[in-house]
Amino acid sequence: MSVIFLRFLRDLWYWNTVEERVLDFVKKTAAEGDPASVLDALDVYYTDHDVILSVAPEKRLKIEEVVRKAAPKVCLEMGCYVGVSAMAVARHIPLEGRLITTELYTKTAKVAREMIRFAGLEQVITVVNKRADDVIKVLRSEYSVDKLDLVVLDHSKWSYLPDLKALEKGGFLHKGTIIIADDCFWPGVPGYLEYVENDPRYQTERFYSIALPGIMDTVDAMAISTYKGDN
Ligand SMILES: C[S@@+](CC[C@H](N)C(=O)[O-])C[C@H]1O[C@@H](n2cnc3c(N)ncnc32)[C@H](O)[C@@H]1O
Repeated sequence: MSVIFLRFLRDLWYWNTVEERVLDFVKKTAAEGDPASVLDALDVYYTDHDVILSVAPEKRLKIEEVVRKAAPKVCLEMGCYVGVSAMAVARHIPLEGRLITTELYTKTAKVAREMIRFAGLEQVITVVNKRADDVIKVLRSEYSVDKLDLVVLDHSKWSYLPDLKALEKGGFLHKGTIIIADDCFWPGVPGYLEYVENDPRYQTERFYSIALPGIMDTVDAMAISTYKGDN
């Protein structure tokens, strides 16, 4: 039986989705308006309760470290889910900064918006309920984005490379744009990794951690790349 079918049965049993259960847990255990408390509660859920698709706690802390150092103002994420990486980014970007995050599924986007509102980050994060590539097409016209300082890739694995190339083609990258890509080893994005590690326009480092802590020991890596420009 596939994992998706098992998840469907479990959601039917509980009469809600795992994402809705995560939101309930956060509302019961975290302090409203406090992103750190919300993220801590999500770490507890991740570690002690149920498998969720969010970035694992160790990776979340690495994302926060990168964002604190780089202080990006204009940020785009592909793959919002319940908003863990989005909130990890948003709590460290400068006051005038903003993050647009894309989520394919309407029900999940609704949970993410409520999670982000509860954390008090709704002024910083815009959740767009669309496919990432459709959002890239209208980044300039609908979201007034000219250049991106930070990009987070955490959506469908086969979309990483085409979506990065669409950002290049659209002229959205500048010297110093940081691109963080999750799940590079597991489930894995070999084509993407090969591209950012071999194209001289990118300087890439890997951050290794366990893919699903407490469930399996498989090693995963986030790729953290800096765009160096065309010359
Ligand atoms: C691994 S989860 C993201 C986890 C999230 N970054 C977090 O830390 O909470 C991937 C999410 O990407 C969404 N997704 C998949 N393909 C997408 C696409 N092409 N555009 C936008 N969202 C997509 C899925 O619905 C799912 O919610």
